[in-house]
Amino acid sequence: MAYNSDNDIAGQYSVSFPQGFDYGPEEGEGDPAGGAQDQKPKILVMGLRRSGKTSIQKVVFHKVSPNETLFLESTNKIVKEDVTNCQFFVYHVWDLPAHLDYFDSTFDPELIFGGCGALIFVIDSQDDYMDALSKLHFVVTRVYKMNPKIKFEVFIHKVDGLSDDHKIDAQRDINQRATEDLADAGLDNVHLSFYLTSIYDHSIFEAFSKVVQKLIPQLPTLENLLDIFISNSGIEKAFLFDVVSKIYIATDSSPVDMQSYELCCDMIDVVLDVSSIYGGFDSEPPVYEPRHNRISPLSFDSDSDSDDGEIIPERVNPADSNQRLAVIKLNNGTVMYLREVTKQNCWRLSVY
Ligand SMILES: Nc1nc2c(ncn2[C@@H]2O[C@H](COP(=O)(O)OP(=O)(O)OP(=O)(O)O)[C@@H](O)[C@H]2O)c(=O)[nH]1
Repeated sequence: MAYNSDNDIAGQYSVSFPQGFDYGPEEGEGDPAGGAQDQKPKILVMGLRRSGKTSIQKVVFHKVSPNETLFLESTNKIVKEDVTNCQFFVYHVWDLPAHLDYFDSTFDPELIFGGCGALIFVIDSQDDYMDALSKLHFVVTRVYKMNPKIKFEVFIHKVDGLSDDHKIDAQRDINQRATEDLADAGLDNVHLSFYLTSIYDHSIFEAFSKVVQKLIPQLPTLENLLDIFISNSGIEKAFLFDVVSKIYIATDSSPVDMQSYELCCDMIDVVLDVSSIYGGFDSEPPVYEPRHNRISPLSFDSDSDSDDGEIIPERVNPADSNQRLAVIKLNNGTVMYLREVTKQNCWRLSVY
């Protein structure tokens, strides 16, 4: 699907951030506490220069292809994203450039870190990560004092350049050093979560999904509902997706295997692409082909060459144009069923 950033659902704008300056148009107007009063969860993305912070957001929220990030310019200002794709969960993502000292007196760290739900720290695994570990320690020790409830998420990033053994070694080493440094500072109780990520595969979407899920208070209820759904329908696995970002908001309680998740992401891409050609998903009002006009057969390339199948976008009930769905049948017998559950791009994807 062509994705025009001008029409982007995730609004984006830059903010310069010294204390007393404008902290952003929609937050803090007439309110000295500013964003601290905003109820929407906030995710901060930090890390050293060139670690990949901006690329992650471009790929996840703006459908930029990984290769297009190769020549991204350095970010000089705090960049805020409002992620409003899915009405189940609306949140902010802030890209914090590495060269600014947010604990300096020109900033108000309480405003930046105080009401924040999660802090993602990006470490370039292809580089010497000792400086990154020192910075991580510096940030965690200070932010934890201000906001002990914040979740610390460490993305060991750019792992596409590492062999499988090297990935495991890097993760173990970074985990051990970071945890020991915190223990030495008397912060054994601070929990860091680690993810191996790359913008060149689905790992970045999977990791972002896990971070987002931790901030959704209704997660246990959603999981429960999906459990009930699969146990009553014979479906193997169900995800609740924000189809714009391919972040899954929830899934049933059975373990997620990466292959199913990747297949679901591929299906979303195919359905959005087909919809943008034949109309439906992006157009207002939605116009899906009724079943007898099904677009079929279309070749669907999944992991295996033998998995050609057909895609059937249709209305669930022609009287209700809001309930859109698509079905893809793979030749190995797997059926994938994508169905919209809210008007705003939240879809349930089931594999059976
Ligand atoms: N191999 C590989 N390269 C990546 C990955 N993610 C980002 N990059 C590359 O890393 C370089 C820096 O990416 P940026 O997103 O600009 O990094 P940044 O942390 O925002 O950099 P600053 O704005 O300077 O702080 C770019 O050339 C990206 O293409 C990844 O997963 N794998």
